[in-house]
Amino acid sequence: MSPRVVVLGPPGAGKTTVGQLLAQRLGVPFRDVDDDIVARAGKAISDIFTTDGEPAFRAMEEQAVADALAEHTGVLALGGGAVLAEATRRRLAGHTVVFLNVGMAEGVRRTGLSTARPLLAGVNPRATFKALLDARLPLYREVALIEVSTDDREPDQVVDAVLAALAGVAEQQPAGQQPTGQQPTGQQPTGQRPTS
Ligand SMILES: Nc1ncnc2c1ncn2[C@@H]1O[C@H](COP(=O)(O)OP(=O)(O)O)[C@@H](O)[C@H]1O
Ligand SMILES: O=C(O)C1=C[C@@H](OP(=O)(O)O)[C@@H](O)[C@H](O)C1
Ligand SMILES: [Mg+2]
Repeated sequence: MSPRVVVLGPPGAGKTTVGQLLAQRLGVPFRDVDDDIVARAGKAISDIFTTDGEPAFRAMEEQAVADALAEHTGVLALGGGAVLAEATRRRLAGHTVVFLNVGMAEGVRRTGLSTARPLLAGVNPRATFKALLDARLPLYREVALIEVSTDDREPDQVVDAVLAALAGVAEQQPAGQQPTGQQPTGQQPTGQRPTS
């Protein structure tokens, strides 16, 4: 079994928000790996970072992503840093991966009021966000089938853009390799595809 769609991208891109809406529109369950980690650890992500450290969080995250990829058949949202693990990027090959992108200004605006993201809690969130984008954009693009910009779209409009982009990819693929089906798609990464 395989998730229908895996959603990834930087913090504030709307993975959790849009992932839920996308699941509703597709009529499938939604799962967020961050929630799995919190449930397993029995504490908030910010507490995991503080008491156990980022490497321990990343190890939990890699295992939680592997389990969710094996178990979940609906829409699966990953945390923004999940792609840092090479093993996770390998596991994502063949899945229908949607990269929700957000620029620095809008990403900082969307995450600014929350204390839930320990990586962005420092003195200069703009610089931190910029460094995070520089390091991760190539990784998101390496594993994604489609890339959708969220900066100037409401969550519902992002869902529309995702569904349109997936339909466009499906048209280009032979029957049996549909990107919103349950089978791996064998797709090319977004680096070779137009963005929406
Ligand atoms: N397209 C959007 N336009 C405006 N606000 C958004 C959009 N997507 C998400 N948000 C808001 O940004 C914040 C972070 O969204 P969230 O779904 O938690 O992002 P992620 O899971 O990617 O970190 C939330 O307050 C959410 O309501
Ligand atoms: O970007 C990151 O490294 C992180 C993003 C968070 O998830 P969201 O991307 O859903 O905010 C969460 O997994 C953790 O705080 C680490
Ligand atoms: Mg999230």
